[in-house]
Amino acid sequence: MASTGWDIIVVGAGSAGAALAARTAEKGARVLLVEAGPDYRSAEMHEAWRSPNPAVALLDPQAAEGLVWTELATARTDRQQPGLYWRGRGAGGSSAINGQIAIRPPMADFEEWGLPGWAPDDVLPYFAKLEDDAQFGDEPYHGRGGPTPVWRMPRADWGAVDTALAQAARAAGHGWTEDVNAPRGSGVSPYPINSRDGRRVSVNDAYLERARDLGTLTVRGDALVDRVLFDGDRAVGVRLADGGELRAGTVVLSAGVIHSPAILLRSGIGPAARLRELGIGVRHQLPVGQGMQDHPLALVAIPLAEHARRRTPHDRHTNVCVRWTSGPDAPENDMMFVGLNESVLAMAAATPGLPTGSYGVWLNKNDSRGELTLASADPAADPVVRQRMLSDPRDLARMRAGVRALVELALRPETARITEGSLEKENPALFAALDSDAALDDHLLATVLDAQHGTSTCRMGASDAPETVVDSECRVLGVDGLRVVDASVFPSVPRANTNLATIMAGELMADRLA
Ligand SMILES: Cc1cc2nc3c(=O)[nH]c(=O)nc-3n(C[C@H](O)[C@H](O)[C@H](O)COP(=O)(O)OP(=O)(O)OC[C@H]3O[C@@H](n4cnc5c(N)ncnc54)[C@H](O)[C@@H]3O)c2cc1C
Repeated sequence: MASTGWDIIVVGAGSAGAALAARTAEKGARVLLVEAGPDYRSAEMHEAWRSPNPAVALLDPQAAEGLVWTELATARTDRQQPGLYWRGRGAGGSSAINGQIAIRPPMADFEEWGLPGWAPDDVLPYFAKLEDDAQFGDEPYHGRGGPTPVWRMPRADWGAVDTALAQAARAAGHGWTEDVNAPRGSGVSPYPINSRDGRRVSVNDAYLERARDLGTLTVRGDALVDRVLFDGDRAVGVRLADGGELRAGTVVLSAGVIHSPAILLRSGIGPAARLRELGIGVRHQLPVGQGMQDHPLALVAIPLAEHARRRTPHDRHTNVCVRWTSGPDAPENDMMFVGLNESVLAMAAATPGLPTGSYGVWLNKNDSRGELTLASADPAADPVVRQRMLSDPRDLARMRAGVRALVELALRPETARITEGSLEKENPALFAALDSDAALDDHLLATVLDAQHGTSTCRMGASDAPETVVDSECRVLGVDGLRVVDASVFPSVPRANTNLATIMAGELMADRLA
């Protein structure tokens, strides 16, 4: 049965979709937010998700039930078998299950995108609008009173790994930056956190909760969108997996890096040959699903001395990062070191409770790109994802140098103070490969992880560029009334964890839509 009466249908209640839906509803548009996972009020969130340590809930099957896409797998490199790729489901999307790290990309990312309406002067007001920054809110490029609280852990409360990483990196010559979210923030910094009183604030809490009483916003959970409905070349609504149809003047896909492209593909928008193989009629040929990026991540495990171990399961997993540049010819801030008081960043491989922390290094800037295709036209089947990380030799070379620099930090006296036992014994395969480029490449290709920062499967760009799926207004090329607004439109992965940039995109596009 067809339902009508909305101006905008937003598909996906995650970081971008919740911000976009709430803000457009505030401006008076009648908005229907359709979410595959459960809808729930802030007060109903399982308490485990409020923990400062995301592993507490992610590894608790009861808390995670329904809120994670459990069948979704990606192959990180062509050498690896597919493994679970974490994505959030339900009100709040991935913001409800993520690590609560609230870091902005440096403005160089937006300069490099070179897109009209996305220059630093365009995006900065929205980064400011989305936040309530406890420390730096009065700076002109920051904000106070916005929906997302941002703060930094006082140094006295850092974990032992945080302190050791900061000291080791400082001793190795990296500068100190109190505010990594300043427009050109670089160096050793406290990792900003989005929580209030130590409790997670997702976009469900920050945006949807207060917009639910407006009368203009309807949230419909447990509604899996199959495809977009068209009248000629104009999008007029969506069809649900159960056959229901919902109609509106504008359709916005905010289903995230994996599922926005999947919906486009099922709607006949994508690489024509592959669509035909699946029996899907081709509406418009576009490079949907091509170009995926994430941050390839390598870890060095650190066996922790008794005094350096976490005190409670809720200890924050990370409080420090080091954004740095790998060399004079490298792109600025192309690298990131992170410290983990407990080895949980690679959530899929997390082993909570072990007396082990880690240092990690990831490539903030990548040349490698992956691809996503449909396994079938069935909306319940997750796509096939090959991330192809480190497939570009330039990435492999920088990762090799990065992991060697990471091991040097781990061998410094500042780290030795928190270490008990042999680093080499804790990381035998890595140490065996360290001295040979070929062996290290093999090791990295076999073991590299992602940082759960997927982007760029529906790339935004110039209308005549071959890689473009949406223009700088987030409109899908070749059709009317259909936009994509989420992390999938980023032309490349930003030089930071991706949540704040994605919320920013929702805020910015709300002003352009309503
Ligand atoms: C485990 C984890 C840890 C992370 N940690 C951090 C961190 O600490 N800091 C940081 O900055 N970033 C982090 N990230 C990344 C960040 O959270 C994401 O980049 C961001 O939330 C993506 O927002 P989005 O709007 O693109 O998609 P999402 O927030 O994933 O939202 C997409 C929504 O669409 C829904 N959906 C999908 N398909 C359909 C369909 N067919 N029909 C209806 N609805 C659908 C999904 O259920 C989901 O709710 C993490 C991510 C994960 C998964």
